[in-house]
Amino acid sequence: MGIIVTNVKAYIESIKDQIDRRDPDQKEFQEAAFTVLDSLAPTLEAHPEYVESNLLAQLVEPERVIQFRVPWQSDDGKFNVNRGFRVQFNSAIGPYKGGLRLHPSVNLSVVKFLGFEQILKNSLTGLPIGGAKGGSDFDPKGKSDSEVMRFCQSFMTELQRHIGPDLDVPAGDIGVGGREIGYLFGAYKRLNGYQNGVLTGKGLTFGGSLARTGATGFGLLYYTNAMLKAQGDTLTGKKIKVSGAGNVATYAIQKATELGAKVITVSDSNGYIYDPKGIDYKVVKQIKEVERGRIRDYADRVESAEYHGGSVWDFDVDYDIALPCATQNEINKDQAKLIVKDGAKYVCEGANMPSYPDAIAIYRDSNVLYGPAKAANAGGVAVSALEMSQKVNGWHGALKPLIIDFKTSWKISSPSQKLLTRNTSLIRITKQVQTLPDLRRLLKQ
Ligand SMILES: NC(=O)C1=CN([C@@H]2O[C@H](COP(=O)(O)OP(=O)(O)OC[C@H]3O[C@@H](n4cnc5c(N)ncnc54)[C@H](OP(=O)(O)O)[C@@H]3O)[C@@H](O)[C@H]2O)C=CC1
Ligand SMILES: O=C(O)CCC(=O)C(=O)O
Repeated sequence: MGIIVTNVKAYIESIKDQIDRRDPDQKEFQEAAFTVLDSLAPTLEAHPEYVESNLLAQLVEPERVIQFRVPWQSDDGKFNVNRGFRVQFNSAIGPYKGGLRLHPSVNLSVVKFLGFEQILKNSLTGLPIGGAKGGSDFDPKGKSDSEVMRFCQSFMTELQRHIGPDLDVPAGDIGVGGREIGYLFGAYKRLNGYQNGVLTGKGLTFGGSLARTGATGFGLLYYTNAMLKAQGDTLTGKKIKVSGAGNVATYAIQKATELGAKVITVSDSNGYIYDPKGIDYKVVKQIKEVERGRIRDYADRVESAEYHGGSVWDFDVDYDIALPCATQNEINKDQAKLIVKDGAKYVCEGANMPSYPDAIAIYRDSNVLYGPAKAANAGGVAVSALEMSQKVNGWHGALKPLIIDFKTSWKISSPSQKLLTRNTSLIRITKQVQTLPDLRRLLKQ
């Protein structure tokens, strides 16, 4: 046994060395990969055949990395060039699936870390979807609709040759919501004809799922609720800190409020709002989704709210639950210590990899219950898989009752039970509904 353990540890270290040798500058990818590798010793001890076949070397190497030029013209006539990426990480269990991110910080390391996390998250849903991620260092902030449209059209002109309903199905992520998916879908359609299943997160009038917009934030709260229930605890009256003010944060705040908790913060990359009376998600929606404004505008509209610059994780106030919903590495070791000091007992991750490894160690050492992103934010991609199953033109309207049924099936007690029921519900829909008469039959049941 001792010899096997030594071999396993040496094997893991050799994979880490290989990553470091090949891509020494990919800090985010290293962080994501090393965290997973460091957790795998018990699995490898139980399965020496994985070491024999050098499985980990395959796990950490993307099947395909696509990088391309994205030229586009701004409203002032200037020519700009951004860099586009799609990392098709792993298709062992299904077509590549994962979002597209538009943010100035996007580079190969960021897209690889996100793609790597996506493989594990997607397989955890139990659904047949592989892992991928993509995006560009284009910054949609402050751009006109026409500029965003021209960028998306140029981006898709290249990406379209690498994706397809059974090959790779992108969706949204930071900076990519309904508007961008619409432009991308239009550009794809123009080049390839109408293929409903090539993107998810589409508008409801052209094949989108009723549940997708809120799915990641809602799923995060169903997960958190289940975690509390497993402890004999409840969300009622709990004070929650949320970071971010985008898609995930907004719907997390909505569902937390509906489930009886009080969310006291919301933030963006400039600062945060503290509202001791509870954040009003309808005001956040108006500012972020309708006006595309900044979160500081909230304080001008709600009397009980204060706006402060800086990170919400440096703000010292007592609360019960931390829900980071902004971006990677937003919580460092000192901020994790503050979470503990402020009395929070639960951290559930809406964002991908929001906690540094040494922050996670603080949660663990302080008995803070921790819901990692790969499980806690999987609701979005799970509903994307449902949207993928709506490939046949015209079905999306008729599928609404099933989607509502699918949503209610989430509201059950333990995480494993929830995952099981969610998957059973999805599998029931996708297996039974192969043709329109099948759908009619199912709806009559
Ligand atoms: N959309 C989805 O379905 C899913 C998203 N996720 C993850 O959730 C997170 C949020 O995504 P989503 O809500 O879709 O993105 P959005 O673009 O809708 O919102 C992102 C929010 O995070 C803030 N933010 C971004 N970068 C930073 C930063 N460096 N520091 C502080 N705040 C920042 C943004 O503020 P600002 O406007 O100032 O940039 C904005 O409020 C990401 O980690 C994403 O990968 C995970 C699963 C699914
Ligand atoms: O819905 C999808 O396909 C992608 C969601 C996503 O990017 C994520 O889970 O991080």
